Amino acid sequence: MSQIKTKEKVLEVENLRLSFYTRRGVYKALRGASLDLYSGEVLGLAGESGSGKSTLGLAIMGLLPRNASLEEGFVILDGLDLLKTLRHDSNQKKFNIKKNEKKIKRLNKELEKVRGSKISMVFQEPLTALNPVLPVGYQIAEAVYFHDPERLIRRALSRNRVDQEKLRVLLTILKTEGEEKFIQKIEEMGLNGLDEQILSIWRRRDVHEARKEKMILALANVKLSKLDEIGISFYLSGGKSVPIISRVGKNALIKEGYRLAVELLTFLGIPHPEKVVKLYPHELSGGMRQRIVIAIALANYPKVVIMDEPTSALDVTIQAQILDLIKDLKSSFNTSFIFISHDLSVLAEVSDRIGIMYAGQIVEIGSAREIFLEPLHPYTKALIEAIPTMDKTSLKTVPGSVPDMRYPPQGCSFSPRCPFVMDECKLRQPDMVKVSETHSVACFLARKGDKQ
Ligand SMILES: Nc1ncnc2c1ncn2[C@@H]1O[C@H](COP(=O)(O)OP(=O)(O)OP(=O)(O)O)[C@@H](O)[C@H]1O
Repeated sequence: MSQIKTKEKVLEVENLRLSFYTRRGVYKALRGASLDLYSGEVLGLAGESGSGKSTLGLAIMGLLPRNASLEEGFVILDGLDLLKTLRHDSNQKKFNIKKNEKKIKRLNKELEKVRGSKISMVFQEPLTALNPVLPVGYQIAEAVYFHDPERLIRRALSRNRVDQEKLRVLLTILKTEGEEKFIQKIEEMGLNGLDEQILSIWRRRDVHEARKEKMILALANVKLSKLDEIGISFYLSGGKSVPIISRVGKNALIKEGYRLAVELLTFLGIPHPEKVVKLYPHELSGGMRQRIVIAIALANYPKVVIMDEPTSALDVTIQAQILDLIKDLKSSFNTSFIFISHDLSVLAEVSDRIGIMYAGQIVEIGSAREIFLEPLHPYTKALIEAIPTMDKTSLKTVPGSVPDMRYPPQGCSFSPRCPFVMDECKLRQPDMVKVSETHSVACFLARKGDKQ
């Protein structure tokens, strides 16, 4: 929570309007969805099935099918206008699937280097996200090789250059002066790339300090083979275009990527990571696979990770472990998460803030505390009442059903189901009203500064 206070905005989603064109009609899946995401926070997104949560996540990533048309709005990630290519050209009146397909292809090309490095996504079913014919360690290594081969080179060369004496100096600084001074010293010594390797051991909670020191000192013994050294030096001297040389270079870097994968899996609490990296997806359990997908998503330290129902396919104990892991991750990596779930009780576990989606819009957003203890939108209240608890004798549901998104209701989209509906609600849509510094709601019953 402390990170929210610094309020560095990493992602801005403004008024996204997106429709799917189908033979059966035009589904207006996003109807002006907006949100901000701050560094190091988890923003939960809740809402019934069909409210547009996944579409919003996918639209932020620019992962859209050819029948999806972005009509308005933008997504700014770390200063980059991600969907610029897709924005409607005002001369084009009718949706044209061929032209749209071309735009989406162009967008995919543009975002190739952004996805997986600055922003990544974790889906419900990890098997579909993993390649069945490659060991999982290779898949993590390749994610880093694709986006940041220089990082792998730095790691490998720094270990080649360091000896035990230098490692002892670094260890002393780490122990007596802390991580910041340690990183400064690494830079002074020209050993960049060694910092993450040492810190990944130093931050482990499962081993005793004396053993950690031994492991750190042992880094000096892990040198590159002559062949790998040649491969990397050719790679550095621009031999990438010569196939045989680039192959030797890539092999050396993928080997380094495997070391990084072991570090990541250790951090993610996977036992025997050295063995696991060599396994294929089908050899792992669902919970393990999901951790591998999370490792791939985090491997390049992205600014934002979107998780779409990441625990829904897992049983409750594994689900609890993954939720604990996410809580740990946001403080260890300075990453922000959007966590999508239809299950508010899951969101209560991990979220700093929660946004409630209904019919393609965010209708209420606030701190987790505000959403659960002081909900204002009748829809939010109904969702909270519908959470099953031990003392409830019968299961409550939100009365009525989500609107057909081809014909969303006029005025407030929740008005046909709302117990407090007024004439005004049927005529126009309520604007988002800020009721406190962190809490906003789109309902005519709420007035600006209500809670201040
Ligand atoms: N490729 C598509 N083509 C046509 N309509 C689509 C497509 N994808 C989503 N939709 C429609 O967009 C609306 C929002 O769907 P979306 O999957 O984003 O909702 P959701 O809140 O994530 O639901 P769930 O929890 O079931 O995944 C729905 O009306 C859905 O039918």
